[in-house]
Amino acid sequence: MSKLRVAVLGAQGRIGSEAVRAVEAAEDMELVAGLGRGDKLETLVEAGAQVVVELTNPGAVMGNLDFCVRHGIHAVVGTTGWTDERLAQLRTSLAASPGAGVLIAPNFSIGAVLTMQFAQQAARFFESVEVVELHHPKKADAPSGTAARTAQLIAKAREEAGCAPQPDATSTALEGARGADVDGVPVHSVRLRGLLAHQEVLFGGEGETLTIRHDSLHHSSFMPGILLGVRRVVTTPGLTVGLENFLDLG
Ligand SMILES: NC(=O)C1=CN([C@@H]2O[C@H](COP(=O)(O)OP(=O)(O)OC[C@H]3O[C@@H](n4cnc5c(N)ncnc54)[C@H](OP(=O)(O)O)[C@@H]3O)[C@@H](O)[C@H]2O)C=CC1
Ligand SMILES: O=C(O)C1=N[C@H](C(=O)O)C[C@H](O)C1
Repeated sequence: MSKLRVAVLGAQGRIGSEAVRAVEAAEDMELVAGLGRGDKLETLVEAGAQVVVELTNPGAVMGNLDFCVRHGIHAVVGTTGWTDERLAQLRTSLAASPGAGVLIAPNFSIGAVLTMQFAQQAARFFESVEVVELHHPKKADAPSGTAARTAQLIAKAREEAGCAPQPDATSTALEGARGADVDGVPVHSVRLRGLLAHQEVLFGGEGETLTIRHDSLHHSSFMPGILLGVRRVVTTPGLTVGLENFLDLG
């Protein structure tokens, strides 16, 4: 069987360099290009890349994906910074290139994906919920893509269940003290030397609390998800948001 021809964008970055090693070690894949800032995207076409793993930054990702989709190259995207407007723009370019598939995964680690699933399940049973994400201090964006997605999923589940707004008597606060408001869910961001990527979802009800915590201790936690995404995106045209769609969770 022929190997999947894979390229990595952001190949010298923290997660990109780990992804390069993971693709090189995968028996069913061949790394055909590893590009960094300033490298020409045409290299992807010249190298015959079938799938691009996009791990750059929010300022670069849209241009990179536009190029890939226009050239019929599938993409597995870990880069953060997604908004409804950006997703709509991507759907428009995919509509003009119907064979291409794009997976956007706010988090590639199985534990983080399950955290989001469990949080969605728990959401309707508790009056209060807040998200705390904790990351290394070199992270550019806040809140993390994972925390934003978690809060959105919780908010949707609460809305579908007809939950009342959360109780909160705060009448005066320093700016930022109550976190960022993501669809009505407070999200707090910590940046601390020594950490990698961590998240707690705190639920509160009458006389009880539930905390769901996930810790990524090494970038290797993201690699099985990236490789799964590469294998599945080639047969999944259009836009898929969330690795859970490829995990057969039932
Ligand atoms: N979904 C997930 O599971 C995960 C997602 N991420 C996300 O991945 C992204 C990258 O994170 P991280 O590796 O920590 O960041 P880094 O800054 O370490 O890596 C990003 C790399 O991309 C390069 N780059 C910048 N612009 C371009 C471009 N136009 N084309 C090609 N390469 C470019 C950067 O080069 P230079 O240094 O010169 O700017 C850098 O080497 C972030 O958005 C992060 O949130 C991270 C971990 C897991
Ligand atoms: O920048 C990171 O490191 C990470 N980014 C992603 C995010 O913003 O959610 C995924 C993970 O948290 C690591």
